Amino acid sequence: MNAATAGTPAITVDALRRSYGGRRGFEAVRGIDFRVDHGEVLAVLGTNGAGKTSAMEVVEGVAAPTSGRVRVLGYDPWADRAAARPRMGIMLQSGGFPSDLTVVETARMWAGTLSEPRPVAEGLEMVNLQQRAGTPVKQLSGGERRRLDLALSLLGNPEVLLLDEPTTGLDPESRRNTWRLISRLRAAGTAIVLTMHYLHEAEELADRIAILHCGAIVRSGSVAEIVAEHPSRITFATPPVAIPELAGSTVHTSATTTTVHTADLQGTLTELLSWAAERGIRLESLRASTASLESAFLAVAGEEHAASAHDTTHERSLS
Ligand SMILES: Nc1ncnc2c1ncn2[C@@H]1O[C@H](COP(=O)(O)OP(=O)(O)OP(=O)(O)O)[C@@H](O)[C@H]1O
Repeated sequence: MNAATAGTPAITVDALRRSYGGRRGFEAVRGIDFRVDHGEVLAVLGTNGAGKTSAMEVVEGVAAPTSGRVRVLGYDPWADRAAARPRMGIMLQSGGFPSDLTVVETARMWAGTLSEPRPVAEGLEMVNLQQRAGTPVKQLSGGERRRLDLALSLLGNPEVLLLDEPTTGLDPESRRNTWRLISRLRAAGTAIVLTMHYLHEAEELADRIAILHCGAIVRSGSVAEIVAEHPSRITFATPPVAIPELAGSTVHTSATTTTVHTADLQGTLTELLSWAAERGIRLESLRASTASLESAFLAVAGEEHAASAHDTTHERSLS
């Protein structure tokens, strides 16, 4: 961070829209807003085709927005690419560098395009590839290539780091090393945006999460904030008698399973179990679970699905 950037957000995205095939074409990004501060990690999650890549390409400066405003370190990454790009590190899903070169040759070639690169050896060490420096890139495993991609994105000492699925294909140890590296970079003030599919990883790494669905951000905030918006769940095999009203809960009953959603798991469970005990009813296959990022994500991803399933389940709002 330098004096000019201190106190300003590293990335701001306001009302970003992106369409393919002109304004009347397909709108992949439908008016999204987010900001990332220095020393902060934002994870962008989404279903396949949600618009993550389409949005990130605008932040990277490789595509123009159809409308809206994006600033990276105060610059328009598309119009002021020459100013913004040297201070950004970008790791795409596939690096696409010539594979006849060795690891160290590739890193040197990349460093040669940068104005103030960190030493190549240091970059390779950051991702534990120093032992593979003399190996031709084409002989690297998929995970090693991924780590080389990451090393290249770090060679320019970026203030803003954009990583597209950085741990895909990595073994558990390399994955943990990458997590530690991301944490160190964050602590050093780097603003980091991760796009990813692994929810567990997003929970581990990100300060904030944005869930993208059909081109819009449908949930955002810390994991705790996102989870708090989602109810806990109780399920059991549907008993032969009607379920009573449970305060503040929603009950879905199918022929086989009853599902109760509630914001007060303990209160609702107590009420339900007292009701069952008084009548001598045994609730078979009883399960209670608090909301998690995964259930919040699945709820978003499954909303359309759930809407169409309403025909086959009986829903009662019992608040
Ligand atoms: N060049 C293109 N022309 C037309 N439509 C496109 C183009 N690129 C992407 N799309 C469409 O835009 C939507 C968003 O795609 P995008 O690649 O941004 O999603 P994503 O969230 O990155 O998906 P994934 O997780 O599968 O990588 C999809 O419906 C996709 O088919």
